[in-house]
Amino acid sequence: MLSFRSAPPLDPGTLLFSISVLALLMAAMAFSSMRTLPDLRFGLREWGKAMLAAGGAFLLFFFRGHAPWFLGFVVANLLVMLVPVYGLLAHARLMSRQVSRRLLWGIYGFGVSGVAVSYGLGTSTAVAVVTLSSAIALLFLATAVLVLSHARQHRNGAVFVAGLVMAAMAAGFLMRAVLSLFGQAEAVSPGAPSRPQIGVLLMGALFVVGASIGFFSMVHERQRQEVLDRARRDGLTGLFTRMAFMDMGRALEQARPPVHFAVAMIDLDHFKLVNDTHGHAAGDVVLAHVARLIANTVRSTDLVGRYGGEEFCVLLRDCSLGEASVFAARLVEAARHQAVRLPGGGEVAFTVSVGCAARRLLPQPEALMQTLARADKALYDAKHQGRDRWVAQALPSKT
Ligand SMILES: Nc1nc2c(ncn2[C@@H]2O[C@H](COP(=O)(O)OP(=O)(O)OP(=O)(O)O)[C@@H](O)[C@H]2O)c(=O)[nH]1
Repeated sequence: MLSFRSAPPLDPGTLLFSISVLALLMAAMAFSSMRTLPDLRFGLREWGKAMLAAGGAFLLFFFRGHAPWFLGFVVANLLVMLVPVYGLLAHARLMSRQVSRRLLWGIYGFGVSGVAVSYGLGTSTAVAVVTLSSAIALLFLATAVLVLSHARQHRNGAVFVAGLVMAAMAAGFLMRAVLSLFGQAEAVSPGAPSRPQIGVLLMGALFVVGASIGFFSMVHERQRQEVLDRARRDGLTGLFTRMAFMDMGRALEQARPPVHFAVAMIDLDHFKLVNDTHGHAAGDVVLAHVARLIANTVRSTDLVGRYGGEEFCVLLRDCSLGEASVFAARLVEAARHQAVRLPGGGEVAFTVSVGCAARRLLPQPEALMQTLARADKALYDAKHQGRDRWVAQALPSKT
């Protein structure tokens, strides 16, 4: 039979040393992962710093009593307080949230103020434990809220566990601050094998491993999304590639019950002339500008793609031919009144031609390719009628 009462006691020194090694390994993992996709770090650097600080702090706790008190107390606690600061920064960066650095470092300052007072005045460490623990609890709580909301949004089990670990850490440190107010909290030390002390150290180990696994899992998920998204986007304009546009369009085409949409084909007029007069690089600037103009003219639910060199396609959801015509007219008008500023100085005026068509649902829902072909025919008509205009299929030409 297993008996926890007669089991050998856990040794705080070994735990401190092990947590330190684990944290340093997690830091190494974070820093080395940064090198895989350098422009998609998503807070890995900050998480690496948090783990480095945790590793350093636990190592100094391990040497308490065998190294100067300044190292084991002041430096160790300055490092401990960095852990939740960089932890929160890492999660905020990963989730693209803004955190006030001034507020964060203000909380850091409050946390370590008790350490300075205890060390400077040579008083008991209780005041240090109160300020440190309450500041750490606050930061862990903020991180837990961020992580749990992310876990709920993305239904990720590992992240949910990481959020719970953060929340448990916040609760643990809050309890520690309260206990310390009543003079009941012990300082972390390799020579204090009490149950609360062992509990605190096990929680530390859980934090280092559990929160790191959750964090890495979130980073990998975001990197995967970002890489997938980049593969679907055109490098120059940031719009969907033709293939991605068609894939998403086909998904809509197959929706049941059938959905209504309109498509617009947009082509720059006499674009060859822009390239010939101002150079290919200037032509690229104009293309990127037109892409932005189109993206700003549609609704967020519409799809915009780069169909070919200087040709764009738009899928307007739940849109009639009349509404598509309003969109086309607005775009032609906006282009006519805009000039693109070139990086080397000078401006280029441009116009666009647009052809649009609405999906036919009767006698049976039309395939996307057919609607696009009709919009392309309308674009051809717009070009032949003199450009700088729009044509809606089945409606007379408009200028
Ligand atoms: N700068 C730049 N030019 C491109 C790109 N892709 C295609 N083009 C240019 O777009 C021009 C298209 O020329 P054409 O098909 O003759 O069409 P156009 O001059 O716009 O004339 P219309 O469409 O008939 O009004 C060519 O000069 C291509 O080199 C690109 O990515 N960057």
